[in-house]
Amino acid sequence: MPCKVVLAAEVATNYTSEIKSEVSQKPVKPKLVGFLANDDPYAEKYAQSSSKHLAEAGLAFELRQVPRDELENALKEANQDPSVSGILVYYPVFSDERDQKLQDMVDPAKDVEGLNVVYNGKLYSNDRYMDEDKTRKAILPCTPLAVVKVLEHIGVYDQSLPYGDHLRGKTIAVVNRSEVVGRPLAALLANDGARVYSIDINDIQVFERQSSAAINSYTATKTELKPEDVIPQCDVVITGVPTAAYKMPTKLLKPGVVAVNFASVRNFEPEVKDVASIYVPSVGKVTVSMLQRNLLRLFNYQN
Ligand SMILES: NC(=O)C1=CN([C@@H]2O[C@H](COP(=O)(O)OP(=O)(O)OC[C@H]3O[C@@H](n4cnc5c(N)ncnc54)[C@H](O)[C@@H]3O)[C@@H](O)[C@H]2O)C=CC1
Ligand SMILES: Nc1nc(=O)c2c([nH]1)NC[C@@H]1CN(c3ccc(C(=O)N[C@@H](CCC(=O)O)C(=O)O)cc3)C=[N+]21
Repeated sequence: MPCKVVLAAEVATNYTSEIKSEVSQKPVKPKLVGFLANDDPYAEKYAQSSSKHLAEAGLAFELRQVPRDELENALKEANQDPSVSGILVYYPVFSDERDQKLQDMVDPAKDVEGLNVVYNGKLYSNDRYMDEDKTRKAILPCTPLAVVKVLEHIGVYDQSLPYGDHLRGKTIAVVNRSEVVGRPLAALLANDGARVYSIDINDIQVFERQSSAAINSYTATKTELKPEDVIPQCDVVITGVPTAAYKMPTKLLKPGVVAVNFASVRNFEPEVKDVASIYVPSVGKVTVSMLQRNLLRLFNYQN
């Protein structure tokens, strides 16, 4: 069976018109401020891409380049500035526990990436709402959410199964366990019923929901298995390794696998198309759509 290549732009168009029409009804333009404090060329690319797409949707964007030691003060100021509707910090900044501190400094009311402890806690415990009456949704991080939207679009989510169980029976690998993408993504997929191998450079953990558990959230367990043991079992393989030299060995992939890459470099070999049923080479454009959606949602809650 030939491999279908699904481009992120195709998935993103599902959201573009909806976002545009909502923005056109706003009396003031919601504004996103992005803080760039690293020299990651892909973060800059993302900033440019967001700037362009936000403008197209009628949203305002301002990029602030600040030295990383001044980021805390810059965030405090933006938290208090009523003209700022949303805040995003490009990660990694320090690549250590200081990044978590930065995530928590962003006012939850303005946190378009949903990375502060309030939203993070909700994600990991599978609680989608901010209030008892379920009128306000918790913000989900843009890239993990983008990957979920891609998987929904290509039919990996089985909508005939009960809500919260759409990935039942699926085995999924997520190669990357960063706090901003890989770990929250693995948690979201496990909370939707999948068995997830969270593969990092140092170890592999299995994220899985205990169906008997009173609280409907996953548990993570370390395994001694290696990528060569687990990848051949996976129906879906999602990669996000930020090094160009890294390649997922095609020979490990199960025939008919769904292969999704969110890294800014290609983690799959060109031969992936000989084995996969569906290949998604990048998700960036969907990430930008989710960013716009989250910004609008926060703007609505603020007003
Ligand atoms: N398309 C999009 O929307 C987005 C793309 N990205 C891209 O995704 C990539 C990852 O971003 P972050 O998670 O923020 O980076 P990060 O540097 O914080 O994390 C990278 C993760 O990959 C793991 N890793 C490194 N080498 C590995 C290997 N050989 N095998 C298994 N795991 C390995 C690391 O241990 C770490 O968990 C980058 O290329 C970034 O530009 C990030 C966010 C959004
Ligand atoms: N807090 C945080 N959140 C992020 O989401 C984040 C980050 N930090 N740090 C940097 C990486 C990188 N990243 C990209 C997102 C979209 C495109 C994108 O839209 N790319 C277009 C191509 C761009 C072009 O045309 O050159 C595409 O995939 O089609 C690229 C890169 C988000 N990141």
